[in-house]
Parts: sequence; structure tokens; C-alpha cells
Amino acid sequence: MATTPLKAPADGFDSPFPDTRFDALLLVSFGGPEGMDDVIPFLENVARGRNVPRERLEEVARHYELFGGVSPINAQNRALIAALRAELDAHGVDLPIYFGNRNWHPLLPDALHEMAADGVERALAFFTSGFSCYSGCRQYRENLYVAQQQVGAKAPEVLRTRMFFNHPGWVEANADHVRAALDAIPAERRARAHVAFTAHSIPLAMARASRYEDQLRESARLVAEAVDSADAALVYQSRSGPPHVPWLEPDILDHLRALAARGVEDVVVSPLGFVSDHLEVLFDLDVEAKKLAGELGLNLVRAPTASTHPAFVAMIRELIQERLDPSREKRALGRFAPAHDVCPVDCCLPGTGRPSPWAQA
Ligand SMILES: CC1=C(CCC(=O)O)c2cc3nc(cc4[nH]c(cc5[nH]c(cc1n2)c(C)c5CCC(=O)O)c(CCC(=O)O)c4C)C(CCC(=O)O)=C3C
Ligand SMILES: [Fe+2]
Repeated sequence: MATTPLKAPADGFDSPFPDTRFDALLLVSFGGPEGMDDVIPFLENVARGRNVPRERLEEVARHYELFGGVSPINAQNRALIAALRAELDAHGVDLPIYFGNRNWHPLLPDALHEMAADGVERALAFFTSGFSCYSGCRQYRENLYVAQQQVGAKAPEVLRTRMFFNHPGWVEANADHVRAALDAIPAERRARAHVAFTAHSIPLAMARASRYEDQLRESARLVAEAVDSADAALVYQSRSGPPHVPWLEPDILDHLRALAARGVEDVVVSPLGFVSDHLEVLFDLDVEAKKLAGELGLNLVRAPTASTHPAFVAMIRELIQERLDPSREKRALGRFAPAHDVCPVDCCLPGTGRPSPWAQA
């Protein structure tokens, strides 16, 4: 039996509403545990239906346990929502903001229930992910669709804001943070410092089904240009999955070894593929990469993510305003146009041939 969408999924076809009608904003994120007891159930949610070996999950559980089982991601998203509330109020955008995650409370079905109870019929979603790939785009749209099905006929329709990798506000926020990190390097060595931008590695098959690498490279190029860096690279972190499956490379740790081998003394690491300094940033960069850098005699300065930088918060407000008023300019820097508002049907497929839950019989 084919399942019929109760409401248009996050690609907005067949909507009964005018394009510019939105009753609410929904911040959609990954979610993270908020105590020791949450860690394993959270990781089981992350790994459900995905190709993550049990040993990898147990290893990652230990990373969370190092931080008392608390990922900072939920608190960071709440801080972003507070900053965005003030930004929207200051610009007369009176949409209420809701919050829902893929993997941990508050979960998307609960957020959609609450929205339905409040009479929200159509919402605009901001994903805490600026780059297109299955994990950062389509999987969130699938999560929304499944949540809509759980809520039933009163579930709001949800559309999404565009990917923001080339938005000037994103570039400015990250460039500011990289510049401050460069300033922490002794002046006589600063011009020779290397800037390494990191993003979450994904399986090559997933990467090939999206613009992930193109967008990351362009974003990194724009930030490097903004800070006048003569020596920058895009590398990856947080690889998982079985060893025989190819993922995007090089890994940050191998990259640090190569930098040390060619005599680099100072490296700024900017986790450009992420929006906040969540646990994968804290563990993979501040614990693991810092430790290796120490062993290699490299001075590593980690730049913060965009987080609640005013230019980033203003960017989110602009992404909302451009949908409320299509006559507004859609700002974008560099060689790519602003990304699409409505994902094409084949956007960000998982790359595994695995059927989407939308298509399940
Ligand atoms: C592209 C991408 C982003 C950026 C875009 C976005 O934000 O969506 C991202 C973000 C995040 N990833 C996170 C955590 C984890 N990711 C995992 C696993 C995976 N991530 C993947 C990709 C991505 N992940 C992939 C292809 C896998 C393999 C399994 C699968 O195919 O799905 C696992 C399982 C264990 C492991 O394999 O490491 C964990 C625990 C956290 C939360 C951190 C916190 O708690 O503070 C965040 C923000
Ligand atoms: Fe997409």
C-alpha cells in the first residue's frame, strides 16, 4: 500500500497555501544527550537504519561520557533561538519559533504536535546545516515527513530555508572567528599560518549524490579569501562506518601530520562544516587533534563555529525574510547562485540505493 502524504513534505509541492504564508519558524537540528542515561538511547536513535558498527557506537559513547554525558548542542540551539528571537523582534518579524530534533528531545514529532495544537498550519524550517547532503538535507526532510505522519491531518506543512554555505553572513561570521584565531598566533609567524577548514566526513557514495564537497570547497574558499589566507585546505573529521567503505578524505589527523612534515608551525582549525561547537567539535578537534598537534610540535588554534555570531543570526533572519517577501534580494557570494528553496525530487539521495521512507510500500 502506498502511503499518501497527509501534508506536503518539506519540498512544498501541492500546497494549499500561498508561497509567502508562514505561521511559524521551526529550528530543526541533530539533538544530543543531556545526561549519562541519555547517551546510549541517543546513539541508538542516531544509528537506527544506518550503517554504524556497534564498536563505533561504544567508542563514541565514551566520547560523550568524557563530558558527563552532556552534549552542548541543545543548549547551543536554545541560545541560537534566543538570539534569533531578539533579531526577529528587532526587525518586526513576529513568527513564533519552535524547536525539534532528529535524535533527541525535543523531538520533531513533539514539536509538530505542539505546533498543531497552537494552530500552526504552515511553517518554515531552518536546518542547522548549511551544506547539502543526505544527512544535512534529505534526512531532515524525511524526519519531518515521518513526524507529520505521526501527528496526522492537523500536522503543519513545513518548507525549508535554503542552504547557506555562500551567504555573506555565514562567510562573515566564520571569517571573523578565523581572523581572531589568526590573531592569537605570534605576529612574526602569522602570515605563514595554515588554515584547515573541517567538515563531517560522509561516505563517498553519499557525497557523490549531492553538492556537499562543491559547497564546502566554495565556502572554505570564500572564508580563506576574506581573511587573506595564502595557505588553506578543506579536510574532514568524525569518520565512522566500516573501514572498507570509502569516506571523504583527508582526515584532519592525517592532515596535521602532513603539515608538520612540511614544516608548518601554526595551524588554525575552523570547523566550517558545523554551526555550533557541539561534541564532535569538542572531542575530535579540541581533544584528539589538539593532542596530536602537541605531539607533532604544531601550534593549533581552534576557531569557534558561527554559533550566535550576530552576522549568522542576521543571516537566518534574512533567509526568513526572503521567503516572506520574494522581492527581497537573495544574497550570495562567489561562483554559485543562491541554493534552491524547494529541493528537487532527487536532491541529496543517500547514495546507497536504500529506498526513502517516502517511497516505501
Ligand atoms: C554531514 C553530517 C553532519 C553535519 C550536518 C548536520 O548537522 O546534520 C553531522 C552532524 C552531527 N553528527 C553528530 C553526531 C553523530 N553523527 C554520527 C554519525 C554520522 N554523521 C554523519 C554525517 C553528519 N553528521 C554520517 C554520514 C554518520 C554515519 C551514520 C549515518 O550514515 O547517519 C554519530 C554516530 C556515531 C558515529 O558514527 O560517529 C554521531 C553520534 C552531531 C551531534 C554532536 C553532539 O552530540 O553534540 C552532529 C551535529
Ligand atoms: Fe536538498
